[in-house]
Amino acid sequence: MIPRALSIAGSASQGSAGIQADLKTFEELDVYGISAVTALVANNEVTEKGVFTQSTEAVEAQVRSSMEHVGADALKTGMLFTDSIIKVTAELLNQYSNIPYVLDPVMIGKMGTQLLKDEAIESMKNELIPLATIITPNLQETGKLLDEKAPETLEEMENAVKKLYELGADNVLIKGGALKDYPAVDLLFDGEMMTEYRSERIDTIHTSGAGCTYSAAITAGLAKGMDLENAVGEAKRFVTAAIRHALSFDRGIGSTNHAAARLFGEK
Ligand SMILES: Nc1ncnc2c1ncn2[C@@H]1O[C@H](COP(=O)(O)OP(=O)(O)OP(=O)(O)O)[C@@H](O)[C@H]1O
Ligand SMILES: Cc1ncc(COP(=O)(O)O)c(N)n1
Repeated sequence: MIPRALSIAGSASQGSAGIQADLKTFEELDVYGISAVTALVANNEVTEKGVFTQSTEAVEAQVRSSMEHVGADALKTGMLFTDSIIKVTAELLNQYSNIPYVLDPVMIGKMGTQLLKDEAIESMKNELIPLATIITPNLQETGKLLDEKAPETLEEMENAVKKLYELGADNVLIKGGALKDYPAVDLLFDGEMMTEYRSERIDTIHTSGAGCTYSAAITAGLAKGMDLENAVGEAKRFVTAAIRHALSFDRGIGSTNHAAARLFGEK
């Protein structure tokens, strides 16, 4: 049977991030994707409005129907937006506790759109994070989850990853994409061991969707039965290729190129 993965996330109509990034990434990595859409985001850098939330009933129905009909070998959550969607997602994921679960704590998009309401952070911490096999915050999300300033150095990232581990996920991966004057370095902590994933920093602004693509590639690796360290290593190569060959559409921030690893032989 083909490996399968479920993404519960928002729709990013410009195609770079969210459900679109997840499904493209699953497909590139030979994983059959199923999805539950939590909100429709119709923004770009100019129009920042345009978030249309789905009801909790719609989210639940999508998860139940796709899981009953197809099933999944790994699960991922991205943009969840409201406290009530987080709560219904936690209830559902509690029923699939034997399946690896990647939680990308999406809060603010690269184009500045708020993708998680402030009042929903507490339930993300209390109800969802303890269910996760791995959480993948960027620096800003790390600061928000810890209620302190975002890490600005590698040393601060090392301290923060240990503190985040106390929130109850099995593993924490902090992404240092926004770390100034460093290569693109990410830190994985499993409660005992710290593993560093490093790539050269690519000089581009067209990184919309990088975080979603990275966590979707980790999910795909877990769906294929890889151990977590390898899944993160493969995903790091995949997202680096996607950033190296990023797409500009001649208007503001362009997109991560989800097909780059295949198109440019960098798998
Ligand atoms: N300019 C870059 N060159 C190479 N790798 C990068 C670059 N920017 C980000 N990365 C890598 O891409 C992955 C996604 O990280 P990033 O920090 O961009 O997450 P994000 O969730 O997209 O953050 P943001 O809030 O900026 O959207 C990480 O592996 C990170 O190290
Ligand atoms: C629906 C949705 N989900 C997630 C992101 C974050 O992606 P990024 O921070 O890489 O732009 C986004 N922009 N839109």
